[in-house]
Amino acid sequence: MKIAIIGTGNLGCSIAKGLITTNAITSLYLTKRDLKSIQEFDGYKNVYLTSDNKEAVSKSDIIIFAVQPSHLEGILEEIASLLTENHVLISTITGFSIEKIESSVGKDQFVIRAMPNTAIAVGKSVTCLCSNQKGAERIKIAEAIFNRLGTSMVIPEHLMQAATVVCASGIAFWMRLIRATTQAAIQLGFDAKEAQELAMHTCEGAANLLITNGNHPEQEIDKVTTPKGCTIEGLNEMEHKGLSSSLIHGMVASFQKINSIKTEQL
Ligand SMILES: NC(=O)C1=CN([C@@H]2O[C@H](COP(=O)(O)OP(=O)(O)OC[C@H]3O[C@@H](n4cnc5c(N)ncnc54)[C@H](O)[C@@H]3O)[C@@H](O)[C@H]2O)C=CC1
Ligand SMILES: O=C(O)[C@@H]1CCC=N1
Repeated sequence: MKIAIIGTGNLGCSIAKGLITTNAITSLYLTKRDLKSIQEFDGYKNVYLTSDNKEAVSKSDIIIFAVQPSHLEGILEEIASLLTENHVLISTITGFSIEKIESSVGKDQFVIRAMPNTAIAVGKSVTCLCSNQKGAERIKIAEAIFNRLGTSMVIPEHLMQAATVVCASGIAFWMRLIRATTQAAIQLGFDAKEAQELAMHTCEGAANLLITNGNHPEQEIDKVTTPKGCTIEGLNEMEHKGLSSSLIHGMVASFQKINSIKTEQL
C-alpha cells in the first residue's frame, strides 16, 4: 500500500510507527511543515519525509489526514486538483464532517473518517470508521489497515464525536487511572518502578479477561469480591467518593467540548 500521512504530529507519528513496525507499507510519505521533529523516521526503507503535501499525495493512494481541524480545509484545497479516482482519503480529524470534506473534494472521492488512538503505535488501537456513500466501496481497505494496527469498528457518522471521547481521549483517561493506582501502590510499599509495572499489567489483565471471556465487568468483579473482604471494602469506598460518577461526568464534559468546538470553529 502506498500511504501518505499529512501532518505527522502526535497521532501521525503513532500511525507511522504502527505502519512501519507491522510492515504494512509499499511506500510511506510523512509530511510536516518543519521536518526536524520527525527525523526518527529518516532512513527507514520506503519511508519519505517531505513538507510538500502535493508530492506526498501524487505518490500515494491512501491519504491519511492527521492535522489540527483548523488546517484541514486549506490542505484539502491545496491538494484537491491532484486527486484521482484511485485515492482513498482517510481523515482522523475530530469534528470535521464528511459533508465538509466533500465540500472541498466533491462527492466522487472515496472519503473515510477514522478515529484511532495513540495505541496505534504499538498495534493496539481501537479505531472507529465511517464513510461517505462512495467510500463504502473502500471501507474494507480501511478496516484491513486498522485491523493490522489493532481492531476496528464501523459506526454511523453521528457517533464519531462519542468515539473520539471513548477511544481517542480514552487513552488519556486510562493513563490517569493507571497513574492513580501506581501512586496508591507506592503508598502501600512498592517502589515507583514496581508500582507502575503492577498497575499496568493488572489493567491489561482486567481488559483481557473481558476481551477473552466476553463477560460483563460485574461478572469478573463477583469472582474477586470475597464477602466481607478487602476488595468490596475498597470498591464501595471508591464509589462513595464518586469514582464511576466522576468518570461519566468527565467523559460527558469531553463530549460537550467537542460539540462546542465544532460549532464555534469549523
Ligand atoms: N492525538 C490524538 O490522540 C488524536 C488526535 N486526533 C486528531 O488528529 C489530528 C491531529 O492531532 P495531533 O496529532 O494530536 O496534533 P498535532 O498538532 O500533534 O499534529 C498535527 C501536525 O500537523 C502538522 N501540520 C500543520 N499544518 C500542516 C500542513 N499544512 N502540512 C503538513 N503538516 C501540517 C503540524 O506541524 C503538526 O505536527 C487532530 O485533528 C485530532 O483531533 C484523533 C484521534 C486521536
Ligand atoms: O484532545 C483532543 O481534542 C484530541 C481529540 C482526541 C484526542 N486528542
